[in-house]
Amino acid sequence: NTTTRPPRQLSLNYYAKSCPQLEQLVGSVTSQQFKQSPVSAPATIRLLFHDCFVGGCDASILIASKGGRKELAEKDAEDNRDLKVEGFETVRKAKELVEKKCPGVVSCADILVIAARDYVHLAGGPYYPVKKGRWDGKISTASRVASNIPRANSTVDQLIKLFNTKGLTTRDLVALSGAHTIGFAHCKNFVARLYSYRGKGQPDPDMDPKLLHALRMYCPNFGGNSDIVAPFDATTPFLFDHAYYGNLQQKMGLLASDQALAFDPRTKPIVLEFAKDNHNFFQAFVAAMDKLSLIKVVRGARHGEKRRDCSMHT
Ligand code: HEM
Ligand SMILES: [Ca+2]
Ligand SMILES: [Ca+2]
Repeated sequence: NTTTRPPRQLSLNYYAKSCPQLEQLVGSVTSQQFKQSPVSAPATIRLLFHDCFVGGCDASILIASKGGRKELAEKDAEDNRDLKVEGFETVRKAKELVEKKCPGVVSCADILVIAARDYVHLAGGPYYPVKKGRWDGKISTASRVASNIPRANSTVDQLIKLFNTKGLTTRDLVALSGAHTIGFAHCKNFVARLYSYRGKGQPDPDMDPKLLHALRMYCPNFGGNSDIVAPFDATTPFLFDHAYYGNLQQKMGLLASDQALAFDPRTKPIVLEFAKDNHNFFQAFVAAMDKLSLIKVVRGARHGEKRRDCSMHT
């Protein structure tokens, strides 16, 4: 539980002496990747979320499973299977470049935080400074994942509780869920809403009929292609804006966990506020991302490592 402990100190100028060009180096990779494959943006933002929620922001998500080992690494846990390769590739390429200029000093965890920030901005969202000085974690096990990552059918109550255990408020929860203003989800994550919500043989009444109709064409009830995805934000799927919240008010949320935010009395007023005011959303998102990227950070060689290859412990 991180709520009882203040975040250990990081700083904006941590690499001022050891790697002053760090953010330009990462920036050259993210802008290039964003041009080549814009899906790198949602992929990397989600990757940061899944890293920070499991054991803190320590790049534990990047470790590859080892052949011959019984226990799989985090990235191979069921809840991480759909993390897109573009996120991992972004960090790998950025790290490769950074190692050429400043060998052995920059953590993979810091690179992931910087890259996610770059992509928020490249996709049209706010730009914000990020604190640095994280070390990479020494533990990555699949068994730690399930209890720390929210589900598409989590209730608002469960979401609030989980986010609270990470030191994040209800406002942070609603703001961070706004990351679903870009990116895509596989049918399996919402198909129950289309055909038999809560096993009752009827679609979810909290879904707009037009959206329901469109999504049913993508996602058949049985035997569909499991690779099919639908955009979270049907209006501006590639733009980082507050349209997500307006959609929720019109029953156009994709996951049950998204849509529920528009109905629960604790989250509804915040959804309303962000739907009305893009500026407030951006401000709250930046504040929440700052908190997210400080969850349980590791510092020092006793508890952490600096990996050269982000997918392997040193
Ligand atoms: C609040 C609870 C949350 C739930 C239940 C949730 C669940 C999901 C699910 C099921 C997917 C679809 C994965 C797939 O089918 O490929 C997804 C995608 C995504 N999530 Fe979340 N998420 C939550 C919060 C967050 C947060 C806090 C962030 C980041 C700050 C985030 C960022 C993303 C992004 C950007 C995608 C799109 C990924 C892509 O297109 O590659 N999510 N999420
Ligand atoms: Ca982690
Ligand atoms: Ca959008």
